[in-house]
Amino acid sequence: MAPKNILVLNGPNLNLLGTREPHIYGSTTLADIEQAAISQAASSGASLSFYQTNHEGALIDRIHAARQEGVDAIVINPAAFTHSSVAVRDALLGVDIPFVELHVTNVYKREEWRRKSYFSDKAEAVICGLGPFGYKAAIEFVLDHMKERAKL
Ligand SMILES: O=C(O)[C@]1(O)C[C@H](CCCOc2ccccc2)[C@@H](O)[C@H](O)C1
Repeated sequence: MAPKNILVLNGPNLNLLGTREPHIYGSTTLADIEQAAISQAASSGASLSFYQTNHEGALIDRIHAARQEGVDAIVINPAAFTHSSVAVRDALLGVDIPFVELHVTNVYKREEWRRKSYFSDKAEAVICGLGPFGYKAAIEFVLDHMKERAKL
């Protein structure tokens, strides 16, 4: 059965998407991305929640809550926590919900230190460099991939 409940999480400073540094992060806002994602999921009969925070503990608490809510899959752009947060990694592993790691930029085309992720080795998939389309691709992957897994 395709997942019915998808949670999209965004880490620190992603609330600035589309408003600052457009030459790096593009001109699409997080609100634009959210609206498109909700419509995309709904067209497949899935529900989608969207959450952004600049606070590590709040992100961890939101991940914990996903377990109680019956979230089937998580799409997460951990932002700078990608490169630093064992705590957010542990929260994802602790709730045991499959997740896709997503970055709008190609982190391998940037500073060396951005190549280290605390999440990639546990992610179902890692998407980077597709800009806002990465969110569409991640949700499509989740919908298709989980449907296939349900058949196993
Ligand atoms: O490419 C991505 O999505 C990143 O997760 C974005 C993070 C930065 C999020 C901050 O986003 C901003 C957007 C507009 C203006 C300023 C920051 C960065 O630390 C990661 O290495 C890659």
